[in-house]
Amino acid sequence: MIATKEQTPVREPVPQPPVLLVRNLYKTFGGRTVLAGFELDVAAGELVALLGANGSGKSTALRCVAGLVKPDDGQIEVRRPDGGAGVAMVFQQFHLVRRRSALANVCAGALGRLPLSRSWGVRAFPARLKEEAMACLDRVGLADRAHMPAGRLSGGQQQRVAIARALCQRSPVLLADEPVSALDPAAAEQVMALLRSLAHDDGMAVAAVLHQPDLAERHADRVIGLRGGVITFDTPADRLDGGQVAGLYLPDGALS
Ligand SMILES: Nc1ncnc2c1ncn2[C@@H]1O[C@H](COP(=O)(O)OP(=O)(O)OP(=O)(O)O)[C@@H](O)[C@H]1O
Repeated sequence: MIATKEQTPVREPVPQPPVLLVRNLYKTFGGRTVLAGFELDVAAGELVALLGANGSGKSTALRCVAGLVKPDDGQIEVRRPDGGAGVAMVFQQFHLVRRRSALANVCAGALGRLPLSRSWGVRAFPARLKEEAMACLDRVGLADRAHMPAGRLSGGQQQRVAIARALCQRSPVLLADEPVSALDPAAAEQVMALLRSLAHDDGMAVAAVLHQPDLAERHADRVIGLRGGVITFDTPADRLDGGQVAGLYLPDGALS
């Protein structure tokens, strides 16, 4: 039987199981608690933004997830379909090798998969890897800049090369630590739209630390607020409460 319009049930999107699961993360530096019970789930196809004042623990949280900082306690799990490990990360300052071509920088994303002895001049990379790196550059709209030294590209382009390098790691999880803080508003929009598209169109699980609540509200699916290492809210972006956001940035003592 062909269903009429009236009979067709309205379907809510089926919730996806998380690809990244972070539970009860604790971290102290020199006796100072920086993370206290931090939790983060990110599903395939989801962009989660992390907001919080300077020093609230946002970078430490992402760096723990990326394996760059060892947490004192907690669980971090990446559920990859292929059973592999590792997450990809991009940073405010891009961390590209400026005199190397965009293509060589992107190929470097695969270094973890290559024999350690391999030098990373672009000619030393296997042809198949260079093809993959070109596809990653194409995905971020920069295939035509492949052979330019990374340092000659604009800030927005450099961040997109860094994202292409992250894609070349083949991780289902992309972490971005203040990816647009060094960019002008137009470039910031472009990078945020790219991160959202990598989640929505390519099915990646993306988590981004941001200092601009408006960008979080417009681009993210979910927004998490962090204050003094503690999560104060975790809400769908379309239900973000201005008062809650403002509370993240009030000085200590102003809340009591
Ligand atoms: N390696 C470290 N050693 C000692 N203290 C650290 C270290 N890394 C971070 N901290 C401290 O932990 C606190 C949280 O830092 P973190 O960088 O995670 O905050 P953040 O929310 O990302 O801030 P910002 O917005 O300024 O980047 C800060 O007080 C910082 O000085």
